[in-house]
Amino acid sequence: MDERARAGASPRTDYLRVKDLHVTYRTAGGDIPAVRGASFGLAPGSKLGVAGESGCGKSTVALALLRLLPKSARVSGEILIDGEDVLGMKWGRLRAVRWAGASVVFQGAMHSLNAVHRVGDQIAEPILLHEPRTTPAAVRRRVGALLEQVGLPPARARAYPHELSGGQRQRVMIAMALACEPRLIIADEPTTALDVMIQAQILRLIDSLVGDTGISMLMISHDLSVLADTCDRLAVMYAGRIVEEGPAQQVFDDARHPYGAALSAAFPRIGDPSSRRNPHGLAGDPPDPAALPGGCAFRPRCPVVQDRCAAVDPVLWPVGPDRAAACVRVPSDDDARAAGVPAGADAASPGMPPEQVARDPNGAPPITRPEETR
Ligand SMILES: Nc1ncnc2c1ncn2[C@@H]1O[C@H](COP(=O)(O)OP(=O)(O)OP(=O)(O)O)[C@@H](O)[C@H]1O
Repeated sequence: MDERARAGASPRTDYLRVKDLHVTYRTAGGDIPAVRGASFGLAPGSKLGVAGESGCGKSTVALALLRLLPKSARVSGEILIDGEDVLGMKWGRLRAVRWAGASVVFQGAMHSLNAVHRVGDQIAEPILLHEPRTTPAAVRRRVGALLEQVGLPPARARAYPHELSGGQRQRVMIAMALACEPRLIIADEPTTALDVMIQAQILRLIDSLVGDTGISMLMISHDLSVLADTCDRLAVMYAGRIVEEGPAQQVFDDARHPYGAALSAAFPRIGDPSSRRNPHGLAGDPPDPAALPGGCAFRPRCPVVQDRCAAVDPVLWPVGPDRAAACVRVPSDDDARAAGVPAGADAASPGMPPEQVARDPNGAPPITRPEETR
């Protein structure tokens, strides 16, 4: 098996590939490193969930993918959508990629929809932007069909946002996202503001749309249960970094990183409230990104912290078939083989080298990275 497969990386046919993404917000109070070297891939038709506590950088990653970040954000790394370099893209091309290549469903539809325009006109907007010659009758038909696709009567096109319930508004947002038949939908907390019953309906809707159309989806949520239930793969973020990545059920049931384990223990399986292993959650708060502790950023909260965690800021490396984690306690596959322990086994490994050999999950050559304390 090659390095990429061991690292949990997606194959080269990934529709979306993100490599070593860094985003720093420049503020009057100083720089805020919101995303620190995130790498992941998304194969066509697959669903990746990005989980983590508030402030870990999930929305920043989502916004970066289509260059929707504020001007204060400094971005580096590589973002490829269908092989095209988003960060280097000319404005005209970027406009074409937005909506048609990839579109975003944001949380809180009330704030995302324009209160003074009928929802049908808002769904029509991206269609007309991309196909300005479409006749009014054809646009009307298309808007009606999109509304039906998301479970709303076409006549609701004439409604204003305030005339719709929260769930209906979110359906309108999804119809808008589908308007130009994108191959990727980025859903940032698409159900957060909704009650539990409506949440389940919207998730089922998203699931069926993605399944029916072969669209890829990146879904962001703080709720690991929802992501484990909806997505094929999970990436867990902590303090701007992906600390664990792998098949969704494996990460949920048997996380390798202590943060992934703590996060999944705090959530029950969908439909089985008694399955929550630690209802009290994880003690302490995530660090202020502007004042990260040296070494591993999870160190102050980690239940299994060791002395060496102060000196090493680990990056993702392969820890078993199709999985990756960033913790010095979890030996990489190569280290495990050298030490004679099963690949991916959790161990305070005697074979763990003092320096971290990080393998880029998207296939770049191995990078030797001591990552000493700043
Ligand atoms: N425009 C901005 N200017 C300065 N700092 C920002 C800006 N947007 C986000 N941040 C900071 O960047 C970090 C990551 O924020 P982000 O919103 O990406 O996290 P998140 O995981 O999506 O959180 P949430 O779940 O609360 O939305 C946080 O510390 C946040 O305060």
